[in-house]
Amino acid sequence: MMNIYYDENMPYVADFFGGMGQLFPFAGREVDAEQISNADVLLVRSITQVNQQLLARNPRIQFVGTATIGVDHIDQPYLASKNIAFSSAPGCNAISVAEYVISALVICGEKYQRDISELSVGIVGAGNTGTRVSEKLAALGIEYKLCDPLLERSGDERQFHSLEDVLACDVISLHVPLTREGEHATYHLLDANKLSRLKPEQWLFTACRGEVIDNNALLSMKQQGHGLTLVLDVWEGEPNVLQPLIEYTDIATAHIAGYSLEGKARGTEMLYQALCQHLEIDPTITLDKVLPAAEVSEFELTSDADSIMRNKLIKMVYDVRRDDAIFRSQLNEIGFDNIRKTYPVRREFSSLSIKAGEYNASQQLMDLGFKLK
Ligand SMILES: NC(=O)c1ccc[n+]([C@@H]2O[C@H](COP(=O)([O-])OP(=O)(O)OC[C@H]3O[C@@H](n4cnc5c(N)ncnc54)[C@H](O)[C@@H]3O)[C@@H](O)[C@H]2O)c1
Ligand SMILES: O=C(O)[C@H](O)[C@H](O)COP(=O)(O)O
Repeated sequence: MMNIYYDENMPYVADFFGGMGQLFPFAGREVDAEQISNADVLLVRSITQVNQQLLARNPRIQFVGTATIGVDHIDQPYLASKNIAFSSAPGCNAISVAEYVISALVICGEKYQRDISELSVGIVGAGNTGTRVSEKLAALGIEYKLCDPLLERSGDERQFHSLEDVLACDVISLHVPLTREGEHATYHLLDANKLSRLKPEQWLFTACRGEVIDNNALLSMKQQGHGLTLVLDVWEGEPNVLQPLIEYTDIATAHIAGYSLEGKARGTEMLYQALCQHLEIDPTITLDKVLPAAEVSEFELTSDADSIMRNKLIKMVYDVRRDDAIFRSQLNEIGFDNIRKTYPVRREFSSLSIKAGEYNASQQLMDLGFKLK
């Protein structure tokens, strides 16, 4: 029987992996080489550094999986050198990240009384999350520009723009991985110099990795009175946040943009499928058998769905102000990791079916991800 060690914050592990071996949960930030020395399979989240040091005492490990999109916590060359199979969960929580961005856009639009359909959005990084954001922006009729030199070079046929052009949009949304080497390294992509070129009326959103923005440079710019609107889900040096920066943000959250229940559960499901493939067995469990119905799963229109109704529906499923309030009130009480650990259930737009009857539900709602009944 295999020993499967998994991060305690990974949902539905018993449902997916229960039949494949003995299950042992661990705390992602505290786990050490001794604790996992007899693991055959190791399933982690982004807070566990998987490297030679962690695996040093384990002679039998054959599979490492991370239920995340980001892989900057994994020493992949080391795993390859030891012939240890590896899988991440590309795209698992991309819809969740996109819905975070859309909710934040609606909230900032209401706060500053801006018609969001008149804004331009610059998306830096046009992979899974950036693409999902662009699809939802297109549904809202919002103009967007993509910057992704790597995809552009690889022959992706979408229209791409320079970083400079994209950073000049009304709203900037960052969706790059954290990389520290190479021509397109993203560590401090927004450094003091690039930040200083932003205009006070721009909005800057980030839900990728904290280190992509130089947080100290951002803080000193805000302390000097720069008006930039800030939506920060990720922070340099998590779980230690540069606390003075929080008061300058419009929305601040604890790295939960990808934390819809569907997003987290998809991560577990993708690792289950990858392990099945590694073991050459057929997967038998699917997400639809595991996910519960949403608390509110149906909404009946009693008038045509206009933009006011659309915004109400977006906020009904996910209002990012809830997570902002939790962050501001709980950070010093329970800490960054515990906010994430105790994250309340959040569902994706697709969990809500709109019953339109004689009214016009509009294609826009469907394109945003809601279901039409
Ligand atoms: N906050 C959260 O909860 C959350 C959730 C999911 C992902 N993430 C983070 O977001 C990152 C992006 O996720 P994804 O699913 O879109 O990843 P992805 O790999 O699908 O896409 C990232 C894209 O960024 C591009 N890129 C790399 N360097 C670039 C640069 N210098 N300039 C412009 N583009 C560049 C790549 O070519 C790629 O297309 C992940 O690596 C992860 O770190 C955070
Ligand atoms: O990379 C990702 O997929 C996201 O950042 C994800 O939300 C990380 O979540 P964690 O593993 O830290 O719980």
